[in-house]
Amino acid sequence: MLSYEEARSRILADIDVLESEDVALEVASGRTLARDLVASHDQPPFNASAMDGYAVRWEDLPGPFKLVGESAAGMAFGETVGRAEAVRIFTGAPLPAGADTVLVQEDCTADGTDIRLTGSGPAASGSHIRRRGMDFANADLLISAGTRLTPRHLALAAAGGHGRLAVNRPPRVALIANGDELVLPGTALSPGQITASSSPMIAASLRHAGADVDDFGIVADEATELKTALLKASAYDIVVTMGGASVGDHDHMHSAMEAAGAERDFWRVAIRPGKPLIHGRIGAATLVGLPGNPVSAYVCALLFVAPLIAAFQGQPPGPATTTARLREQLPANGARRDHLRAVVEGGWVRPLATQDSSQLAVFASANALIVREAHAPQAADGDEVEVIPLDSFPAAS
Ligand SMILES: Nc1nc2c(c(=O)[nH]1)N[C@H]1C(S)=C(S)[C@@H](COP(=O)(O)OP(=O)(O)OC[C@H]3O[C@@H](n4cnc5c(N)ncnc54)[C@H](O)[C@@H]3O)O[C@H]1N2
Ligand code: MOO
Repeated sequence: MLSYEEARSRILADIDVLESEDVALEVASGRTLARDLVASHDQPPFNASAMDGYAVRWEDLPGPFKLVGESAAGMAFGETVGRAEAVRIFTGAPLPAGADTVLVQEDCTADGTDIRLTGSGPAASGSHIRRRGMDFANADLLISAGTRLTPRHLALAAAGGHGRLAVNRPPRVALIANGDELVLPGTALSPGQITASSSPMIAASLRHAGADVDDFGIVADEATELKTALLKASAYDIVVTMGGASVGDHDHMHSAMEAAGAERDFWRVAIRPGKPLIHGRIGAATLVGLPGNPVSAYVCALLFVAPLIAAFQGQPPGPATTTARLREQLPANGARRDHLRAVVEGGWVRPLATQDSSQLAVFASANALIVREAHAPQAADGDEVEVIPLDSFPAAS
């Protein structure tokens, strides 16, 4: 059976970053910048007041001053401030010519046009002024290509003069749930039926990871239906199936994949949960067959599909890991890399008592996976272990 590392490197081999597209800032959060972004002007674009108060010449301090006009944000004072003159100024307003210092209004007393400094006054020439270009200068590199954009990057790009950004196209994922026993969430169950609970979880997870997901819904365990769905899905960048990955008599996934012309690269990885994982190609698409058990499907999506989506975007693959200290001892591990549902709190991690890969209540109460490498020796209470925080899906943000 393939090791975790070998499976990952085979899934991530030869993945090219997708072509770029231009999008409006409003929809660019979470996307990956395709090209370096440079500023198209200085920021701030002019010397501006950082406070509400009075613009004066430092050399005229301590005053008194004569009020000669006003500079408000968006409406500058058009003349030059002369000897012992003051201009009423507001936060963000352009500093008038001649002035070099702002007095904070709480430090001043105004009587008509007579302005007097009654408080402690500015510490130095230039006080309370945001210099032109203080944030960044024209032509400065604002954001490097390959950055996964956060809402803060959007503000920076906007301030730098950009309304649209070149980002890498997200991979399109076709998601197929397979099984005769499955019904859509919200449907009353007939005998023998089970809700396709993995669908909303995997679709949301892959969207968080940056993909554009089309949920094909449930496809019955029937050769022609499955083949037709797979052929339609092969026009996507990634095809993700759920269920039928194992060896049951009613698992038609493997034969349907073959009938649809898929080439299987590997089947089964030495991990727990998620052993029956399938990887291959169908048409130009990367094909990943997730196991049916929901926790197994999630763990495989986290370890293999989210990294694949990251690679299509030019992002580091993840998942991000950290360490925590064990609250209890763990036995030596067998030949499969294990991922134990666990709760991390204050730097300590406690594996949950139940590790069955079908149990969603216990899974939802976990916030981390403890990673146990294949053949890891027994771990003692207090030992440091590798942990994948679950809510870090996607890894690279
Ligand atoms: N003889 C063996 N039996 C099994 C093996 C094995 O190696 N030999 N592997 C076990 C492991 S490990 C897993 S994981 C499961 C995975 O099997 P399949 O991928 O074939 O999944 P199914 O049989 O279709 O379903 C398993 C289980 O999960 C439920 N399911 C399926 N799809 C969904 C969905 N979209 N949402 C929620 N639940 C789903 C399904 O009803 C079954 O209960 O096989 C073991 N067996
Ligand atoms: O690997 Mo299965 O995915 O153990 O439940």
